[in-house]
Formats: sequence, C-alpha cells, structure tokens
Amino acid sequence: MGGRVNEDLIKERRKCTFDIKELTHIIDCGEENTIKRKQIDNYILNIKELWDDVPEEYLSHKERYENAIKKAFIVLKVLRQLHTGNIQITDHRTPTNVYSIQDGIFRNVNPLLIHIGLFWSTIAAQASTEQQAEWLQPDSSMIGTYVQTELGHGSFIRGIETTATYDSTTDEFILHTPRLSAYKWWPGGLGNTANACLVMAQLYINGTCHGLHIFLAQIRDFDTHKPLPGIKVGEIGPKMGFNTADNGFLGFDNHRIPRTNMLMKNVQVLRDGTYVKPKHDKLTYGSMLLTRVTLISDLAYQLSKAATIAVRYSAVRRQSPIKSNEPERQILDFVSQQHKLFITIASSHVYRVVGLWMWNSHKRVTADIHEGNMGQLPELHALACCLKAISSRDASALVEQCRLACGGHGYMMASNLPQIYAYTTAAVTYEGEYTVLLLQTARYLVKFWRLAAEHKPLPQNFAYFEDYIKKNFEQWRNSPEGIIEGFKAIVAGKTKAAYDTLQCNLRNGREFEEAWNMASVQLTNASEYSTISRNDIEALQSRYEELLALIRPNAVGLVDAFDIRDEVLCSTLGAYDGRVYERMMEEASKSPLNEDVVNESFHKYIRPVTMKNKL
Ligand SMILES: CCCCCCCCCCCCCCCCCCCC(=O)SCCNC(=O)CCNC(=O)[C@H](O)C(C)(C)COP(=O)(O)OP(=O)(O)OC[C@H]1O[C@@H](n2cnc3c(N)ncnc32)[C@H](O)[C@@H]1OP(=O)(O)O
Ligand SMILES: Cc1cc2nc3c(=O)[nH]c(=O)nc-3n(C[C@H](O)[C@H](O)[C@H](O)COP(=O)(O)OP(=O)(O)OC[C@H]3O[C@@H](n4cnc5c(N)ncnc54)[C@H](O)[C@@H]3O)c2cc1C
Repeated sequence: MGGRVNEDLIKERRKCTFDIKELTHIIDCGEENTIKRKQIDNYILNIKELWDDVPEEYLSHKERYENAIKKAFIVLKVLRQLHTGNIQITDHRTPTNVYSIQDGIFRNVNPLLIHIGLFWSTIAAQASTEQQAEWLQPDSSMIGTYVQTELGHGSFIRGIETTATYDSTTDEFILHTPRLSAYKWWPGGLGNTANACLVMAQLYINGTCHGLHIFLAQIRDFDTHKPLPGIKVGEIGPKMGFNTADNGFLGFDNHRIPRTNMLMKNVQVLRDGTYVKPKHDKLTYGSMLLTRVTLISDLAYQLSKAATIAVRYSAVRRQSPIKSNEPERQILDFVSQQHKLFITIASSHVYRVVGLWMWNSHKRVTADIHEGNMGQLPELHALACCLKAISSRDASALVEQCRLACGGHGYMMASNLPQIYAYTTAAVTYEGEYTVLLLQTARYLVKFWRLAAEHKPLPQNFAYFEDYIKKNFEQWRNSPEGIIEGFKAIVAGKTKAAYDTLQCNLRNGREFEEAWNMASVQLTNASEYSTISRNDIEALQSRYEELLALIRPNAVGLVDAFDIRDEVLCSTLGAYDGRVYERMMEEASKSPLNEDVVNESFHKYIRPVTMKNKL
C-alpha cells in the first residue's frame, strides 16, 4: 500500500533522542548480525509463493493446514540451502532468525516447528554418534515430531503409561499403548505431517521397569504416508491457537522397532538385554530443558511485536483532549497508556538479555555434562523452570495488555494481537505447566533453605539466605543494587515462610508429599519481605512517573529499534507508516461477507420473516 507516512509518526521519529540503529545492533548482538538478519529477511520474505491472497482467518481448518504445509516445505528448503551453504548467508543465529519471521509467513504456527525445533535437536543431543550419522542426513525421508504427553498424563511424566518392552529373541522393542489414557495426545505435526517420531515410553527389560526413555519410531510409510500396521494416528481438532500445527494423537498396538532405535548416547540397552545406566537419570529430560531455555528469547520477541503494534498505534490514535479546550491528544500522551506500553518494551529487553544469558549458560553446562560433570545441572534446571514460567506468564499478560491498550481495534484479527496472544498464552502450559515448573524451582530453593536453617555451609549463590537469617540486610536504597538486595530479601523471606509452613505440617504428622502440597500456594507466590518502607514506595512511584515522561519522546524510536518488518508484524495497527485507518478499510474489503451486495441468506431466512405479512 503506497502513501505518505502518518504525520504524527513522522513527528515522533524526529523527537527521538538516541540512535535507533545503534539500539538495533545491540538487540542483534552486533551490526554484523543485523546485516545478516536483514539479508535473510529479504531473501525469504521476497519468495512470492509464501504470500496469500485470502487472509488466513477466512480459511477452514483443513485449508489452513494445507496452506501452511505448502509454505513449511518452502521454508524447510531454504533452511537446508542455508545449512549447506547454497545460499551464502548463514551464521549461528540463522535458524532463530528464520524462526522469528515465520510468524509473518504462517500468521499461525509452522507445522514443521517440532520437526525442526525438537525432533532434530533431541537426536543431536541424545542419540549416539552412530545413530546421528544414520538419522541426521540432510536428505533424510523422515519428518518427525516429539511425542511425550498422553491423554492421561502431561505434567507428571513419570506417570506415562506407554511401554517399550525389550524382546531379546528378536532384538526389538515392542511399543504398546495399554489403555485409552495412554494414547499420546498433543504432539505438533503428528496429526497429518510426521512419518516418524521420538516417543517417550517406560522401558521394560525382563519384567523390570527402568523408567522413561526415548525411542525413534516410524509411524507412516515414507512413500504412501499411510499409517504403518499397529499404528493409530490422527489430529486432535481445533484449538485456541496453533491451528496449523496439526497436533495429533497416537496409539501403538504392539508395534516393533529395532533395539538400536532407542536413543543411546547417555544410556544403553545391549543385545543381551543388559541395561547400562546414564550418569544422571534426568538426562532424558534434556530436550525439555533446552526448549524452556529457548522459549525465554522467543517470548521476548513476541513482546517486542506486541509493543511495536501498540506503541505505533498509540502515536497515531487521537482520542479525547486532556484539557477541554485543546484538540484531541495522541493516546500515547496518557500516562496510564504509557504505563501499559513501556513496561512491555522493558520486559522484552529484560527477557531478551536473560534468554541470551540462559542460552550461554546452557551451552556451558552442556559442555561440562559432556565431560562427565553434572554439578551445574540442578541449578540450570531450577533457573530454566522459573524463567520459562514467569516469562510466559508475563508475556501473555503483557500482550493482552497491549491488545486492550488498542481499544476495540485491538480485538480485530487484522491487528494481529489476538493471534500473538493465542500463541503466547500456549507457552504458559506447554513444555511444563506454569505452577508445576515454579514448584520445581521451589523444591530447589527449599533444599538450600534447609541447609541455611540448619547452619550448614551454603554455596556462594545462596549466601543471602544466611544474611536473611542473621538479619544482615542493609536498609533499602533506591538504586539498582538496592532493588537487587530487595529481591534477595523477598526470595529469602518467601522461602522461609514456605519452609516454616512445610515444617509445621510435618510436625502435625503429615507425610512430606502431603505437607508439600498444603504449602504449595506459599511455595509459588512471592510477596514483600524486604526492608522497603511506605515512604520508599512513594519515592519509587514518583521516580517511575518521571521515567515514563522521559521515555515518552523516545517511545516510537524504541519500538522502531526492534526492526520488525511489516510483513512479520501483519498488523493494520502497527505498520511502519502508521496508515491505520486506510489499512483497516482495505482489510475489511477482503471479508467474504462483502462479496455480494445482498447476501443469499437474506432471501432464504430474513426476507420471509420481515416481509411475511406484506407478501
Ligand atoms: C522454521 C525454523 C525453526 C527453527 C527453530 C529454532 C527456534 C526454536 C524456538 C523454540 C520455540 C519452541 C516452540 C515450541 C512449541 C511447542 C512445543 C511443546 C512441546 C511440549 O510441550 S513437549 C512436553 C513437555 N512436557 C513437560 O514439560 C512436562 C513437565 N513435567 C516435567 O518436566 C516433570 O514431570 C517434572 C515436573 C520436572 C517432574 O519430574 P519427576 O521425574 O517427577 O521429577 P521429580 O519432581 O521427582 O524430581 C526429581 C529430580 O529431578 C530433577 N529434575 C527434574 N527435571 C529435570 C530436568 N529437566 N533436568 C534436570 N533435573 C531435573 C528435579 O529437580 C529433582 O531433583 P532433586 O535433586 O530435587 O531430587
Ligand atoms: C499448544 C500446545 C502444544 C503442545 N505440544 C506438545 C508436543 O509437541 N509434544 C508433547 O509431548 N506435548 C505437547 N503439549 C502438551 C503439553 O506439554 C502439556 O499440556 C503440558 O505439559 C501440561 O500438562 P497437562 O496438559 O497434563 O496439564 P495438567 O498437569 O493436567 O495440569 C492441569 C492443572 O493441574 C495443575 N497441576 C498438575 N500437577 C500439579 C502438581 N504436581 N502440583 C500442583 N498443581 C499441579 C496444573 O498447575 C494445572 O493447573 C502441547 C500442549 C499445548 C497446549
């Protein structure tokens, strides 16, 4: 769509007091990465076959899937070309860059997301060198998915009921679904797309259960794509979002796979049925750990999209004068609006930085694990659980806040905010449900509080527990250091309160698990335990309001620095040129309900009633 940029946005960009490009380079971790990202954006977004004439929302569930699959294989081809160097733009962030722009391409989810993001990465992390050499071929026929959750069990994975029983006479595992609740349910791409999967099942050898292990199983014929004998597979139906991801169900009826299809990097089953234990029994959960880490950065990106849309719209939208004799103001001038939006921008930066830090920590800990040192794994797991939980919960709340901040127009699908919300809120549940993950972190904290309470030596990271017990916390100071001290006091105070409740329940004769359950609300909620006073809160509040005013002239610059292209934002409200009303009218004209001047239902249903007495 041609035309001038909205005058208010032009003025906002003139007001900006910092170098927008410089911030973009910081966000991309360097100018070189910005250049490469833009090359990839240009390359992919210029592929004409990826764009639709009919907006996604007007397609049926089946049409959406078929359209998405067409695009997914174009994207996969590009990824393979980038990987093999046939397209000369590649760096370590390439898959993530491609991942970021896919929202624009699919306006939903890439049905190959789990194939690319979880299937390949799990094989790379958990299969032996020989298995990787066989399965990770670039021209492999396998389209895979990650199959863990069952109809009856998602959070409590030790309760998974699918079995893999070793048959030493044939050197095979027999995969079996013993009852309805053991049907696999949810895996993305399983419904129609995948012909193979990594399946999590309870391993049985000679009647002994060795717990959960991962197996590679072919489920559809590579040529005809028909389900193999002994496989019952299908799609689970429409959802709040993720409607192109063909999430599926899967049952095995004594389906046989070779012994060598168990992922054997960390754990082995030998030909004679000997079980060789892993160095740490949670290494099998490694893919969940990695995905939780990756999700933090993805959620930061979703926040930057929502903030871009809502801030640009708020600069263009004028409604109500502040003083009655003045013209109507940009809604961005209302301090309450600034509060809604600037927090979203800030949170995007926070989770981007934390996500990168977690990514590097994960790399470091994985390298240690490779050397046989498991010491850092529990801390990484506790951090990943907590950060995945709060980043997803914050992101979905803030995306919704941005949607509400756009008033009625935020409710239009063409704003793209409902789709971003549906996508973001799913992350609160998948890859470990919010409360369940917070309880994992609580379990870790309580362990160290017990050491502190018993005056036993603590690692340096937990020295603040001891400080709290000895009342060593300094008086609150309104500074970044003061805020960190305040948070330490909150964690210590909250952990103490939960620990005390737990002990009280135990003293009253409860078993540990029951006592834990009774303390679980305390274990997941944070409250004010710091030395902060009422006066401090007033000072913080007024500093916050000063900061909102300081940020105000730079708001549009800040979101421009995210540098998200219009094709990816897919929003009538958030485009770079700010031609909001023109774009809304153009999108409305695409509604099939505008195709006929008089819809045929008028003749069928309305006219017979309204004209009844006049015919
Ligand atoms: C187009 C281009 C694409 C390019 C891609 C690149 C970009 C990628 C972007 C990524 C975006 C991804 C989008 C994803 C889309 C959807 C994906 C959804 C997939 C799924 O949902 S898969 C299913 C996930 N399921 C779960 O997460 C289940 C949650 N439950 C659990 O994890 C466990 O049951 C739980 C809660 C941890 C409990 O386990 P349990 O065995 O019962 O353990 P205990 O509580 O008894 O604890 C025992 C002991 O173990 C420690 N522990 C637990 N887990 C771990 C772990 N993972 N690692 C290390 N240690 C662990 C725990 O702390 C305890 O320790 P103690 O010392 O206290 O005993
Ligand atoms: C969009 C989407 C995509 C998905 N993709 C995949 C996939 O590709 N592969 C796959 O295997 N799975 C996938 N899943 C499944 C997902 O991982 C599970 O839904 C998730 O782990 C939560 O498990 P659940 O559904 O069993 O919830 P439940 O555990 O039944 O949770 C229900 C409620 O019970 C509470 N609860 C449960 N246990 C406890 C406890 N111990 N203490 C306190 N409260 C508790 C929870 O907090 C929650 O409030 C996907 C899910 C979604 C929504």
